[in-house]
Amino acid sequence: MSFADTAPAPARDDGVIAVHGLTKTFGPVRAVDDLTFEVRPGRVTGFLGPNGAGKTTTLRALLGLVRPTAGTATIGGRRYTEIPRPQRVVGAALEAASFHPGRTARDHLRVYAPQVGVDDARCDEVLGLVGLADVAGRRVGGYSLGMRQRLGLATTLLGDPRVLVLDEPANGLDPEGIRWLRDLLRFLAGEGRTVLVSSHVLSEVQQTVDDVVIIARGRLVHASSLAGLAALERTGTRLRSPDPDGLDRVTGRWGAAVRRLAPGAVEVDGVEPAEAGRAAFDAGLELHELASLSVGLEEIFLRLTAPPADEPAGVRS
Ligand SMILES: Nc1ncnc2c1ncn2[C@@H]1O[C@H](COP(=O)(O)OP(=O)(O)OP(=O)(O)O)[C@@H](O)[C@H]1O
Repeated sequence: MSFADTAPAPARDDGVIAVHGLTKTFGPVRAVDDLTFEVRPGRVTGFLGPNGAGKTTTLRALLGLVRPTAGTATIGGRRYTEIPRPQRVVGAALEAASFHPGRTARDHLRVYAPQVGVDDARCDEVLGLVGLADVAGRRVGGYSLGMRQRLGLATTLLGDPRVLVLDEPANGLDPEGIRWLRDLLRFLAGEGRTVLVSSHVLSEVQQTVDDVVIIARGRLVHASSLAGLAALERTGTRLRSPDPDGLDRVTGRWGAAVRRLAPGAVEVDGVEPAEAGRAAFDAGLELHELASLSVGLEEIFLRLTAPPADEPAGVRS
């Protein structure tokens, strides 16, 4: 037997989140079903799925808050509960944090600081990082939702963690707040941190994420770079004409991109309806149908996560 066979698995400190065969049932409900994926450092990863897909349950399992029925969820090769001083490794915000309304933002952080093992100077540092330095002395009770989200993030950043796990952080933010969040998350990933952000709306995180992990009904339906998901996008047009020969002449220019459905009916890949309509118009061709077959990113997301045709939306066991 070689040394490699007998050596214990090295404790990795690479900030990789690894979910392997994760399953969690609540009575008859399979909230997470044999889920496997990895999240890499230095990138922002969107953890996406419709309401009830199992995102929060997965994140709770990752943070040691629920016990998996089967499988593992680890950070740097270790379960959360096995990580010494986990707040120095993982910053997590699972639901909208509640703050004592009478406390200032600075005091809120100073209450947490000893638990995390950082000093007051670090509190001011993270308040600056999230843009709250000027209002750090104001009572949180008077904060807007966006300011509370920033304070929530400041709390997760307190221990300078190399892994960030944020559940729906864009919830309740206005467009300016979303832009701010995007810049901050990209900055943090740029420093080499692992950033996992859940959302049930692709468009909310589309401009933020490098990678996507998409789940539905507790199962993985897609994992790739954002570019990999975008590669599934397509444009196309269906044309129908009472003049099949004329239609063939007009669409012949698009060669192999043309699929003939029937005499006088074709679909053309990679050509927008405007271009196809213009070509028909220029040729004096009568059209009875000019329909878009284009599928955008949001539509792809909806198709990937749609319930099977025989299952009404929202019903699952
Ligand atoms: N503690 C629990 N007891 C019973 N069922 C639960 C529990 N937690 C989650 N579930 C169920 O598990 C499924 C997945 O829920 P989960 O909250 O993980 O989904 P989600 O993707 O985070 O949804 P949302 O975007 O709405 O937060 C749902 O059907 C939910 O009702």
